[in-house]
Amino acid sequence: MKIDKVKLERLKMPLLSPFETSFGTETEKEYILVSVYGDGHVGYAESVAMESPAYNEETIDTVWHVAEQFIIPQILKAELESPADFSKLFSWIRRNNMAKSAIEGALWDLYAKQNGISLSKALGGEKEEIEVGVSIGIEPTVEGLLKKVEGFLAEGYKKIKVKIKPGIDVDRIKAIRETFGYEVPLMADANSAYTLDDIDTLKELDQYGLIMIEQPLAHDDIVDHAKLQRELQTPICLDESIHSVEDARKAIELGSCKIINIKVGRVGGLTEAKKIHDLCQSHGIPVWCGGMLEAGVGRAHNIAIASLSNFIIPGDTSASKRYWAEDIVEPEVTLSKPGTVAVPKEAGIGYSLVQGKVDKYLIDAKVYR
Ligand SMILES: O=C(O)CCC(=O)C1=CC=C[C@@H](O)[C@@H]1C(=O)O
Ligand SMILES: [Mg+2]
Repeated sequence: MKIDKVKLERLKMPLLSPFETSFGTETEKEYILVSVYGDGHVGYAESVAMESPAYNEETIDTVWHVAEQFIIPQILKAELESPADFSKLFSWIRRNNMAKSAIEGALWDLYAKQNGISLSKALGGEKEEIEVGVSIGIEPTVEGLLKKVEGFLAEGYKKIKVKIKPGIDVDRIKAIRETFGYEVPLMADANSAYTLDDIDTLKELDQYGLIMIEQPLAHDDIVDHAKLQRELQTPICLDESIHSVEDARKAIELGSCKIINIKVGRVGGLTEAKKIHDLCQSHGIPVWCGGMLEAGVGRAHNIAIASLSNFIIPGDTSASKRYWAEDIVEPEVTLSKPGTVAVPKEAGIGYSLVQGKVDKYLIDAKVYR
């Protein structure tokens, strides 16, 4: 694969409604759209880093910097056999996984387009459709939360994920169970808001039959999570703590979790995501695809990776209209039937960019040759 040109574009899109987690509130989303050009095709990817280093240590600016200074110059000189070689080429760069993933993802889309196959197929995906869930932020009121849950259940979403933090946890879960019953596939995501001192609260959640609790303890911990998992019936799912297949191996060996949330950006790209998927599969650990409030291109990548067979649990791969009044891709990501998204069969990501919409939200751009 010979790359002729790389383009970075910074976009800012308003979210339909604010999204609050234990670490902050988002009202709009800024992200970098990457385009790589080669052999008459263009591959696209979206960086999922946020404006501030609150979810992880990266930001939009660090992604731009690392891509511009270190990754793009080397990519323009390299001859890659396949995007699977990318991680070896850039193993000298420590971490900066979201920066690596943004470029690597665009190379995967380009590779799939050059070979006339879907990104799903290029990655070894088997499913023609994926079941999807939805993530709900910390709503200002219980009534507001219940209203949102009701709406998403009506759309058929197959998993409801609710953000929690100390003081806004058991009451919310209890209210959902009392209103909608125990049949609803329900989980909580704490984004590292608790410590082992909160074990009584976390144990209280056991009675509500959650399918999992996501990242209850520190973002860089796997030891205390193992202690906690021994005390809880509810499976622990790790998100922030897993950056690589090696992290996943250690967490599985320690018993720190029973489920892993794979976010392509967090783990440095699709190749590493697939390795984690395969490792988990061989250990009987189900995985699901997390989200980072992606717009269409990032969503398309998530759909492709979620088509692999061990993505057993519905991911946060909801439809475009979950977050956006309008998306920058055509067609928008929609539910093909309730709670289900069809995996595109067209070459590459299977969604096209709508140039007018990219231009509408564009705040910066640069081309590298
Ligand atoms: O729908 C999505 O894209 C998932 C949203 C979501 O839950 C998250 C997005 C970004 C950072 C976190 O708050 C979080 C998560 O931890 O999974
Ligand atoms: Mg999470």
